[in-house]
Amino acid sequence: MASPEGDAQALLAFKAAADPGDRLTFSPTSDHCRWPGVSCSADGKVYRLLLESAGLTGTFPNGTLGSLDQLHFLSLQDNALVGPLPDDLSGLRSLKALFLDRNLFAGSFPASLLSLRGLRALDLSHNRLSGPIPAALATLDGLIALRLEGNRFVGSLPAFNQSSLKSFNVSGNHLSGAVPITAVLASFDPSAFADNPGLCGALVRKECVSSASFFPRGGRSPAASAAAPSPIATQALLSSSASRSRVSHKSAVTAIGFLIGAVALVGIFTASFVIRKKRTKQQGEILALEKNTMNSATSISEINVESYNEEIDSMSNELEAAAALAMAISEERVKRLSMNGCLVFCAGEAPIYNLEHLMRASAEMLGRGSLGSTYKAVLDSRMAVTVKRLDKKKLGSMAKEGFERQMDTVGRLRHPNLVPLRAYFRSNEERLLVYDFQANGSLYSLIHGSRSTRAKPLHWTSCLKIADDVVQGLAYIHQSSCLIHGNIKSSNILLGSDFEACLTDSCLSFLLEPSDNQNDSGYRAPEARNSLQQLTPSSDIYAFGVLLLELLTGKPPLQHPVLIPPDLPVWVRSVREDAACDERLMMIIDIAAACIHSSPECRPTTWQVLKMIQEVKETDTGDTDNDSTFIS
Ligand SMILES: Nc1ncnc2c1ncn2[C@@H]1O[C@H](COP(=O)(O)OP(=O)(O)OP(=O)(O)O)[C@@H](O)[C@H]1O
Repeated sequence: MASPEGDAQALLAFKAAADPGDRLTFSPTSDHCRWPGVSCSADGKVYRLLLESAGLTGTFPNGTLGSLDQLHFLSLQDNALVGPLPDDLSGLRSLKALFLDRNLFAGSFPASLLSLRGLRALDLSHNRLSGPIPAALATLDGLIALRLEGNRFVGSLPAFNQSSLKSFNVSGNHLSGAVPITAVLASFDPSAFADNPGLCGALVRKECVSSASFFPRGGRSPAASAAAPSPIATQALLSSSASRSRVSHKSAVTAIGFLIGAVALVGIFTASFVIRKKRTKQQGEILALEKNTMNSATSISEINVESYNEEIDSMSNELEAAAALAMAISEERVKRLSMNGCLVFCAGEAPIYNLEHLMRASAEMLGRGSLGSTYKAVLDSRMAVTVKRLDKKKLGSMAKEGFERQMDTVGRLRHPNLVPLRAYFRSNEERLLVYDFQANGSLYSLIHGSRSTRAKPLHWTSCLKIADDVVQGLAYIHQSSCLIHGNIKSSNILLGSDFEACLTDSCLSFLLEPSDNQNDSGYRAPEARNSLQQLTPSSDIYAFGVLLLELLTGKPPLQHPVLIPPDLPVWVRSVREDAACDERLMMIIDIAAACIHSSPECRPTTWQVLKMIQEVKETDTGDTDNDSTFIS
């Protein structure tokens, strides 16, 4: 075992290679345990090394940190380190969490990592790593988080099936072939595999095309078998799913629901819809049913999140710290932050937690957006909140100057169809926004689903209910506060506890540089595509019109054809595949057409849209059975 002096030498060797800019103040004459980012155990051995966003621009070669045998946590996240990763990491035998993401590392996956059987969290995302993802990675039992997205990995995806795995992403690589069908991989959203043009199979909703066919014409090709789970694969999936110790009976039932396939699901959905409909016509229930039945994979992952939280509870402090590290904010930084800023609760609400509680919460990344990363954080009190960590590099000058003033205004917004901003934090190095966590997920996942089961658009009455909710929230923003939402899209509409649609990320566009034109999602009004200064209530209405079409067709905006208004109903009805022409459906299409007018002056105002939607709701076609004929 290396001595404490050996650890100091290792740190100095690392600094010599990684820090040509001399940013790290590691002085050989002082105690290495007091060097910035270094934490030691009582015997002077390095226990934790957190050098995130430290301006490191050199390399991470062999003969540096690999000898730190008591190192539990290593984070070099968000630097500009180049070159290959060292291949002597097997010496890090105590390592639990390794975060090397957002650097410029190249070369292949370091094989020496595969011997670290205690590893719980590995994040190599957003580098330039290439070559295959080693199959042995799938044998690292106990791995909780594996993030490899945004690299150049090639070849096939190993059959990950560790029941411990709760956070997983290989998107944005060059992987190819069928995604193996395992219970664990099936529990992740397809976005975890996205942007790998060569990947195919049921889990990514893309049929595998095989050049060589071993089956006669008309029979099922091996590739087709990969795309649709075979009875054997299904059986295996079910039994392995059932064996996942912490997954409840409820989740097994949900998993079975997922596996019986789209056709059966539609049948079940139709039957249960009709039964339910006899009981009540409550739109919230219809939505709940749509979500629970059609979007079963989301339910699985939600249940996994619950079991993850239970697991986290029962784990050692080390693992809780690893989860906190997933929020990429180190303890040292928490201390620094607490000294430099405080958490401000909005709308005069009493503080019920503080920054330290928030930073120590077990965290799970929900996604990365235009302003930064968003996390679900579960506090010690079991309360779940959503924390948006703003990325300094993406913020414009207003984010620096008018931040508090603007956030106070936004934080005062309270409406049943808005996700409330509960608190915000600002210091020189961090800006955080805290919202209520919405456990029923986003409209994006409701519409586009997590599985091939979401093959058809939502029932149009659900579309109407959602549109009504969204426009009510929007009217409140536009009227009472003279603000604009600025980023209406399906991932920014979340489903509340009664499946009411709630707008989130309201009024945050001021945080971006006015010239930011990165948003090419299809929701941005033509006049605002090159300058955020052109965002107005009318550009919100444009985005709302695009959203209406997304709701009605189930197609993401970038797949909407450019059509003149008379052709819109033809397209919508062709996509919906419902031959019947309900007057109210046509009225909704008309509203969408008016909202997406290229000229802002010709679009209806928010109040007009609100009124039109009410009119649709009040229109009585006299066709009482109509709803069930439109079930999708
Ligand atoms: N309060 C919340 N509760 C539950 N999920 C949320 C909450 N806020 C955001 N999400 C989800 O987290 C994910 C990431 O959100 P984020 O806002 O960072 O990115 P985005 O919505 O994709 O893009 P943008 O930054 O442009 O809004 C999205 O899928 C979003 O639906």
